[in-house]
Amino acid sequence: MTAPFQASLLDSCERAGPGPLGSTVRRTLLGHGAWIDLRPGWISGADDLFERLARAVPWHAERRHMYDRLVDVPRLLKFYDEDEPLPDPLLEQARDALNAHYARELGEPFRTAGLCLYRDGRDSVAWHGDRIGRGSTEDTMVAIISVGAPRALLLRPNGGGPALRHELGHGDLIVMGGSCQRTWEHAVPKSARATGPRVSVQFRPRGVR
Ligand SMILES: O=C(O)CCC(=O)C(=O)O
Ligand SMILES: [Fe+2]
Repeated sequence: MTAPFQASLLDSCERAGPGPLGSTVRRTLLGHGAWIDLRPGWISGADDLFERLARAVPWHAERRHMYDRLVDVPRLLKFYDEDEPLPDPLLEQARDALNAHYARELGEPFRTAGLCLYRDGRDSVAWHGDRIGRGSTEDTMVAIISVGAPRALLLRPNGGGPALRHELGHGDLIVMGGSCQRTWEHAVPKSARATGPRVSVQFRPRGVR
């Protein structure tokens, strides 16, 4: 029996949706005022959620200017602004649960959801901080749910240094907080190994990208 099949069997015994947060969340201080919270396996029914999102979200490819060329963004995208309904009720539940847990510390709600589909190991996101909006000047939070096959999310201090690596998939939650978007960078590197598809859902406050 393969590991993903076992995971979905286990999943189907529990009610689909976000589990508790509270004391199940593990915080790591990164230095420079940045921190991450990790909550492995937060979403029950994550494999089913992956299938629904992969099928139902109107994914699109983007091209961006790089120096003097237009290049393909190596992943598919869909951004849900604050007034757009999310593509699955489970994502609404997850956002509500994140808001209940983080609102006091964050001082405002998570409002938008950016979705990325990494089709295989060739899809990736380069080193960056989410620095549009308050991410460049103020502390904020970006909460990411990962479903589907795990991919490595790397974090390193701005400008380089040893990277921290977390393999995220199958319903894991990571929250980047404090100064993380302006004093650290994150990336999902390409993988040479055979890798199944992964969807990430990034919840952000208004104006942060
Ligand atoms: O896929 C991820 O977990 C990270 C995506 C990301 O960093 C972004 O879209 O800003
Ligand atoms: Fe990002």
